Amino acid sequence: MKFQPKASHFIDGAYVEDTAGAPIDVVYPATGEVIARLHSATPEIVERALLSAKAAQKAWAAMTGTERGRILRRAADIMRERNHELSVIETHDTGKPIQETTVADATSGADALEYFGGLAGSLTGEHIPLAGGDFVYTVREALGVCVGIGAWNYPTQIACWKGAPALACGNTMIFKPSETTPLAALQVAEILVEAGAPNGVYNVVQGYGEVGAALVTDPRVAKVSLTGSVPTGRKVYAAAAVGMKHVTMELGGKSPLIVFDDADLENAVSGAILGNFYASGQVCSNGTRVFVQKRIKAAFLKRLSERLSLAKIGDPMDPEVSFGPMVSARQMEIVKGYVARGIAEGARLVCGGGRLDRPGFYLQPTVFADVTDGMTIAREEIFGPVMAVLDFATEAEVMERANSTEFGLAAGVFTRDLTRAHRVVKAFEAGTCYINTYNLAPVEAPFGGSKMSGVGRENSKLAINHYSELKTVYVSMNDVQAPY
Ligand SMILES: NC(=O)c1ccc[n+]([C@@H]2O[C@H](COP(=O)([O-])OP(=O)(O)OC[C@H]3O[C@@H](n4cnc5c(N)ncnc54)[C@H](O)[C@@H]3O)[C@@H](O)[C@H]2O)c1
Repeated sequence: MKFQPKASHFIDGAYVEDTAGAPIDVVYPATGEVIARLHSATPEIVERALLSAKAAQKAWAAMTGTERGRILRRAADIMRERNHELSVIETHDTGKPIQETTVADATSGADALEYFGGLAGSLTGEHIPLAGGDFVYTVREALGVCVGIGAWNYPTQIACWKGAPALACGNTMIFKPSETTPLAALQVAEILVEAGAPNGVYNVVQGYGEVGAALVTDPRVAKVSLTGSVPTGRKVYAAAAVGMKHVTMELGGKSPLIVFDDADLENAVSGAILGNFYASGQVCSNGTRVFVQKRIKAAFLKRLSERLSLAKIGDPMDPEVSFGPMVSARQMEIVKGYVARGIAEGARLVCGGGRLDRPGFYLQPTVFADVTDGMTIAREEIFGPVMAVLDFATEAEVMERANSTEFGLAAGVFTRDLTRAHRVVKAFEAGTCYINTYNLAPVEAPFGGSKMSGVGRENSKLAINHYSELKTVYVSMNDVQAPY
C-alpha cells in the first residue's frame, strides 16, 4: 500500500508495531481505496509510550530553552523543505485538495514549530520586590508529560499546534491522532527526531477513543489537550479533572457570521465561502449561521450561487481542484442526514444538497436560505459543506440571535461601519472574532473558544501559560519573626 508507514506508532525515537491491536484502515476519501493499515495501541504500547515520555522529560526540560528552540526551528525548516511530500500525505489522509494542504497544513505546523522555537529561549519567571528587602521570584517550569489528542480535519496542524508549545516549555508529548487520519503525526515525530529531538520527547500512538481515555487517566500525565467534538470534550475534561490535570479543550462550534447591508458584498461572499466550504466545510470555527440583513439578501444569495458555481470539484491531487470529498463515508452520511432534515423542516435549498456521481465521499457545496433559528441545521454543528442563511432586520435582534447558542468558538461581522463592527464584536460571546474577514488563524494570535466550545487557547504567547506553571519562591533577607 502506497502510504503504508513503517509501523503504526512512534515511541522513544523509533517506529513500533504491535499487530495485536485492532486494525485501523486508512481510506483515501477521493476513491474509497484503503491506502494503509495500522493498528490501535495495545495496553503494552500505551505503557511503552508513557515510560518513554516520562523518562525523557527531565533531561529535555534541563536543556536551555534556546537549545530546545533550535531543535523546533530546525524541524520547522525540514517541514517546509518537505512541504510537497507532506501535503500529498495530508491530502490522502483527509481528502482535502492539494491546493489547500500545500498552504494550510505542514506550513501551519511549521509556523507553530518556528514560533514556539523562537519563544523557547525567552521563557522566564519574574522578580517581585517586597517590604524590608524580601523578594519573590517565580520560576516557569514544565508540567511534565502532556497528552495531545487530535481531530481528523487538520492532522498535521493539530500535531504541531499541541507539540510545539509543549516541547518549547520542556514537556514531553504523547500524541494520539484521530483514528480517521493517523498518517501525518508520524511524519511530525520523524522530523522532530531528525531535527535533533531526543528520543521519547515526542511520541505518537494510534488508536480509537479508548486509547485516548487510557492516556488521559494515567497518573503520569500532567496535561491533556484535546481537539474534538463537545461530547468527547465533556468526557475528556471530566476524566482529566479526577487527576486534577491541566486541560486545553478545542471543541466544536456553530458560529455566526453577520453581514450588514452596508458590507462590501464581494468580500462578504468571500468570507462566507471561506467560512463554510474550505476543507469541504470540516473546520471547527466555520461561520455556518450566516445572518444576512434583509435588504441585501437576494443580491447576496445570487452572488454566492454564482461564486459557488466556480468551485472546481474533483480529484484533490489535481492542483486546479478547489473542493474535495468529505473525510469519510460516515461523515458524508451524517451531513446527508442534516441536508434531509433541513429540507424536511422547511429550509429553502438554494444550491447543492446532493452527492456527486463519482467514487469517493463527495457532497456538493450546499446553501440553505430562509433558515430559522429553531431548525436543526441552525442549531447543531454539521461539520460539512452546508451553509445556513438566516435573515435579520436590526443589529439588536441579530446579536441576540447570534449569541443564542451553547457554542462560542468563533464569530464574524461584515460591515463598512467600523464603530458598529467593534460594538458587534464586543457583544459576541465567542473566543475568536473576525471583522471583514473570516477563518484566519495565524500562530501569533490566540485561538480558542468560549462557552461549550472550549477551555484555554492555542497559539500565541498565551499557549505558554497552558503548557507550563510558575513556582513561587519567597526569599527572606531578614530574621524570622515567630510569635514564640
Ligand atoms: N476548536 C478547534 O480547534 C477544533 C479543530 C478541529 C476540529 N474540532 C472539532 O472536532 C470535531 C470533529 O473531529 P472528530 O470527529 O475527530 O472529533 P471526536 O470528538 O469524535 O474525536 C476527537 C478525538 O478524540 C478521541 N476520543 C474519542 N473519545 C475519547 C475518549 N473518551 N477519551 C479520549 N479521547 C477520545 C478520538 O479518537 C479522536 O482522536 C468537530 O466537533 C470539530 O468542531 C475543533
